[in-house]
Amino acid sequence: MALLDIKGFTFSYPRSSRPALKNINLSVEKGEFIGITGPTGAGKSTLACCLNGIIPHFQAGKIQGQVLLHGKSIFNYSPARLSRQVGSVFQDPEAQIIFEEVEQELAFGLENLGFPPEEIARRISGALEAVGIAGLRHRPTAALSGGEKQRVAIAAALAMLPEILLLDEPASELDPLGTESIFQVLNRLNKEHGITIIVIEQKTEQLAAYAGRILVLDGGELVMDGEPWQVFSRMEELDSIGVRVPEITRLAWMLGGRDKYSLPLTAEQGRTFLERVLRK
Ligand SMILES: Nc1ncnc2c1ncn2[C@@H]1O[C@H](COP(=O)(O)OP(=O)(O)OP(=O)(O)O)[C@@H](O)[C@H]1O
Repeated sequence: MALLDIKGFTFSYPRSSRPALKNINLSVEKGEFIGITGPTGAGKSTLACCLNGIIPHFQAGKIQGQVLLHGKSIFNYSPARLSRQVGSVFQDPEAQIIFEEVEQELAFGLENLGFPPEEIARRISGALEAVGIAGLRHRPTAALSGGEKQRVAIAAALAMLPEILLLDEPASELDPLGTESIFQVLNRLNKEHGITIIVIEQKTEQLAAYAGRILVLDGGELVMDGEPWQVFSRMEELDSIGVRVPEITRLAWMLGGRDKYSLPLTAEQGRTFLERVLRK
């Protein structure tokens, strides 16, 4: 059984004449690293809200089809139960952090769920270490950089030991170095801790480098679903819907790179590709 199964799912916001998501069919296996991209208004955040229970628990609308987690409708999970299975991280780290100290920020959700103090302390240590910020445990949150705040937000979600980490443009407020470091954290959580990652991102360089599978939404429909090289080799379609193709991939395509083995997705792969082309 798939970890997540979305079957014929259509969602319309109240008073909206057209659905924000149309007939989405999608299976997610445990341990996948999935990137979701698409132009503005494509339905990416709406899909995220369907996976973490914001829809329908906090946002009403017209729903058809099903979202199943371990074969059970996500709408039958309580918000508290769901928050333990699907950890969410949003765009703006400022809006997610409410406490004065990093440790308090991580403790809050765990205290609410009634965990004993030793378990809370253990989980906080584990989560901070996993995202590489053990040294920030007693820092005031106001003194952190944007990238550090976003790592705190990821650690807070992680402290609940979720199976799925769902991130909605976690790097949109970050500079290139901050963006790269967040994706390295996600990569480690996926590879070393087996956490299923679903990340919405417009910065396709990072998706190309780290995701194992990319979904493209357009106008509420799932229009592409494949490995990064498969998706990014559909360059003309991506251009027409307004999804950026990584520059190195575009250049290599123009020079004849066409398949899984020849189409580079990262700068390093690009260097190898160009060396080979120049040698010829
Ligand atoms: N609360 C809401 N009420 C009514 N319509 C909404 C609401 N939120 C989003 N929409 C509409 O649903 C559609 C999908 O929006 P959504 O925010 O999911 O897209 P997105 O792909 O995440 O866009 P962006 O990249 O700009 O965040 C859009 O047409 C949007 O205007």
